[in-house]
Amino acid sequence: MRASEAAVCIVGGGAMGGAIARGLVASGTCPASHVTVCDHNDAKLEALASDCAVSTARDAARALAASPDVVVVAVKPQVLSSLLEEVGPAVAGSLAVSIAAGTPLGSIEEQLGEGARVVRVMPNLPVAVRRGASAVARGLWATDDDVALVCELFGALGSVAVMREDQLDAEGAVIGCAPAYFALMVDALTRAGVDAGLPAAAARDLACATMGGVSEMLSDSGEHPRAYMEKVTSPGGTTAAALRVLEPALVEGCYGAVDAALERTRALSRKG
Ligand SMILES: NC(=O)C1=CN([C@@H]2O[C@H](COP(=O)(O)OP(=O)(O)OC[C@H]3O[C@@H](n4cnc5c(N)ncnc54)[C@H](O)[C@@H]3O)[C@@H](O)[C@H]2O)C=CC1
Ligand SMILES: O=C(O)[C@@H]1CCC=N1
Repeated sequence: MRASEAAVCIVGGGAMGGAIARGLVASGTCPASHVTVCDHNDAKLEALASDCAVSTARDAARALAASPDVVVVAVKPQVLSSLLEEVGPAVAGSLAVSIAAGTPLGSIEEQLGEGARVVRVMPNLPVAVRRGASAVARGLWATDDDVALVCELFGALGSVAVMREDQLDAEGAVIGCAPAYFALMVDALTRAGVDAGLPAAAARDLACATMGGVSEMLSDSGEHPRAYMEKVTSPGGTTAAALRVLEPALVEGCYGAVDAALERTRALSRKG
């Protein structure tokens, strides 16, 4: 089945579920009439209906009674199990796509029952503007066609890579969380800029523009980041002085951040 033909139900219309719905419709991958978003929160549903004309429902059980081809489960990991307890039988006939951090395929399959087709995806927030990055891991009973469909859906929202489930957890700790890491960098640079005498709005806008430009140059050229850094770093210049201070703190910070995110992923997984 092609993504354009699939009836997609997204359970949870929050930050990620909403971003996926908006991205799928804006990219023309799914007609709005094929997408339903369920959430208890009326304000989120109203915003989604007005932004991208998807159907909305307060009651997931009712929306799932229509037997959608794909159910994207986009609720917090802490409520996934109770949601599946409630609507599991209705999901079991569809291709279930879980984006929950740390909830293993095995525990979802166990709840849905033998033969349930489940795929785990770890996307990130820029799927909302179709410049996201998603890792995909296949469940025991998911077919090649299921994985191809999920790759088409999330490929319309940015880059996609298929990997093993244990790699997906690492990808989540690095790439799933990275939009927050990068936003923190913009915020930190803005604050340092203000401290150095720049207007806050200008510092923020210029930092954002630069982040976008660096991303485009690195992606287009495939150049190693360190080779790129050399082009900015004159011998005895200002960047060299800055990097001497920033590099050790940032490198240690990144290792520590990813370790902490992985530890939390494991804790969520044990709770599931
Ligand atoms: N926020 C992010 O950047 C990323 C989040 N994720 C995963 O996505 C999932 C959702 O996270 P967020 O969107 O950040 O959370 P969120 O809190 O923004 O959205 C979750 C939504 O689910 C709704 N909900 C809860 N129970 C429900 C039910 N029984 N029926 C219908 N709707 C229900 C809530 O009202 C809420 O709007 C999590 O499992 C998280 O691990 C994965 C990658 C990135
Ligand atoms: O913080 C979280 O739990 C989610 C998972 C990956 C990014 N955000």
